[in-house]
Amino acid sequence: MRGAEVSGLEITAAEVTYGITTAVAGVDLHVSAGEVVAVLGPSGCGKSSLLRAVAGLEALTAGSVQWDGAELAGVPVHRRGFGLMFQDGQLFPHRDVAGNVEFGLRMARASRTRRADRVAALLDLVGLAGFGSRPVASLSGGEQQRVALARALAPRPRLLLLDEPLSALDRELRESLAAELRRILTETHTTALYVTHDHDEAFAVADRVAVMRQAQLVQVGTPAELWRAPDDADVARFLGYRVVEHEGQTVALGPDALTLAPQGVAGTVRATGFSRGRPTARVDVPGWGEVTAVMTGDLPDPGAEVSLQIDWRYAVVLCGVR
Ligand SMILES: Nc1ncnc2c1ncn2[C@@H]1O[C@H](COP(=O)(O)OP(=O)(O)OP(=O)(O)O)[C@@H](O)[C@H]1O
Repeated sequence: MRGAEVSGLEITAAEVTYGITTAVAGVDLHVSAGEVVAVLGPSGCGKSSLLRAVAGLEALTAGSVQWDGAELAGVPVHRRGFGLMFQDGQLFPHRDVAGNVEFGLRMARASRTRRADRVAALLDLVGLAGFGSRPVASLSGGEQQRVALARALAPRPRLLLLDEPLSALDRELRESLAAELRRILTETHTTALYVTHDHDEAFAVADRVAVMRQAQLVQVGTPAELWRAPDDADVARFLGYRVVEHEGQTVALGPDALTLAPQGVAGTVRATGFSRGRPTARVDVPGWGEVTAVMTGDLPDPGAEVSLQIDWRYAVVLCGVR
């Protein structure tokens, strides 16, 4: 589908430059109505610049951004009908929680009761029922981001743009809030573009993930597709694989791919410990460096010579290796 029939967001050959820096180059991406797409990439790869260009905060130097087939060049930020949410929720400190959420409502002419009902429904949606009269300064970081989300959703934006919305929170909170964000976006049928450098977060939130590297999108797919077949070693590493050479092939090892076995790749145990609740051993394998193996039986002693086996359910042979 191309041109006027395309619904949702269509980014075509987008380019953003700052002086001699090319932050975004030749990016094509479609986000269908109701879909959540994450742009995942390391710091400095250009993902914020892409998001800001979609928002209208940054001008494209080439290419186009369209919504439902209509070109957005020249349409100012506040006329695009898009919502924005950033790492720091940028709440108004002098307003209480309800006042912050109400600010997002585009129903100035609605009765006070109707507005209050909508604010209450939004607070309920983000798990903050009853928090309306709390000063925002009294909230935890996670609660503040929930308020920011409620405020961003209040005007029912046709597209929600989220730039690292959970990055300021600790890992545990990030994981639970990421899952909740997905629930909220799905429940409200919100179309969203979500920028993050954290692959777990991208996989938890998005229907599809667009991996970005050095200003370009290098692979786009569902979390399962990306995990099953990363295009190259760089993408694999970025998704959390360990990439090694094994029997003439380049192999991406997932976190659960190595186990101790009577036969296999030889290595020396350096240390043992626990990772995500499972016993593990750090094993030094010549040519690979230190890798982590998941243990089932007794923990070996440091210095022990062991063999490792690859569980191919959790490992991938890479083809287009760079
Ligand atoms: N206003 C600006 N002026 C000049 N260069 C900029 C500007 N904003 C971003 N850049 C540069 O553009 C490139 C992409 O930056 P961008 O912030 O889009 O990346 P990012 O992937 O979002 O990184 P981060 O996660 O660290 O914010 C970087 O090299 C950055 O230094």
